[in-house]
Amino acid sequence: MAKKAEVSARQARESAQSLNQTKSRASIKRMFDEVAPTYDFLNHLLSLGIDNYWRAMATKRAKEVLGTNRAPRILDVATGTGDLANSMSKIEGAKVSALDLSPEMLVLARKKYPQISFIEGYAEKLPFDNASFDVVSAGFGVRNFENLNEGMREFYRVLKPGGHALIIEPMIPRNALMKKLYLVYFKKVLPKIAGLFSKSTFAYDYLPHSVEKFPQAEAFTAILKKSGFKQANFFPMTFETSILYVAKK
Ligand SMILES: C[S@@+](CC[C@H](N)C(=O)[O-])C[C@H]1O[C@@H](n2cnc3c(N)ncnc32)[C@H](O)[C@@H]1O
Repeated sequence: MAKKAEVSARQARESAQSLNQTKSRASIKRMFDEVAPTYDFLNHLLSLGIDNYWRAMATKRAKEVLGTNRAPRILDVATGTGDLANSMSKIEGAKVSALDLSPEMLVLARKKYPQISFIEGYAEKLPFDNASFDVVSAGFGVRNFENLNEGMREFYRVLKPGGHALIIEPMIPRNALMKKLYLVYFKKVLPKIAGLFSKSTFAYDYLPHSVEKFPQAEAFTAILKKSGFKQANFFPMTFETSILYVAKK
């Protein structure tokens, strides 16, 4: 029995690794459709409630870059259940649109935030005209894009000249001790806790793999610059466990 559980855990880890290599859109969609019912609960539990603080920090930065703009247009990509879109919608005069490829995530988002217009679609081909938005945001989403470069070029395309992309991602701390503690939590503890509540233990095996393999800090700002952004900076948060990227068109 124990052996059987070990084998299926190994199989889950192997497929999490292979999904991380292909990031096939259909598999990513299936995975997020599956985690949708427990996504919010687990998000808050596994981040000890800090995830909302990270979204609030991105919103604060959006307010700063918007300056005196009293009717900003904001797009939240990979919106999931809509928490970052909702946070952005509190900016005075803001008109927020939000997009995700998972219909199940969007069902929840529409229920939670009926004031926001949610659209099903994917980041690599945004259904908007050039230069439509003042801010494009994404919370914990870009790491999952099938084609990151195409996604970032789309963010750039739909932004107005002078507009900003604000992107939050998990970060692997650079401090050696913090990194060790974080990886133990991320790889050993988190998938076990998630397994108690979510149908998809697979998703929580994929999570640490996808974060470890994703370009972070300077490596990601280099991708943003290659996509056309003239400035790209990063701001680590909460002992470097999360990172906010700010890029200007
Ligand atoms: C970890 S969730 C983040 C949700 C939300 N932004 C938040 O702050 O909690 C990642 C989301 O990205 C979406 N996603 C992944 N790849 C995508 C793509 N290529 N285009 C649009 N959405 C995508 C998934 O469906 C999922 O809802």
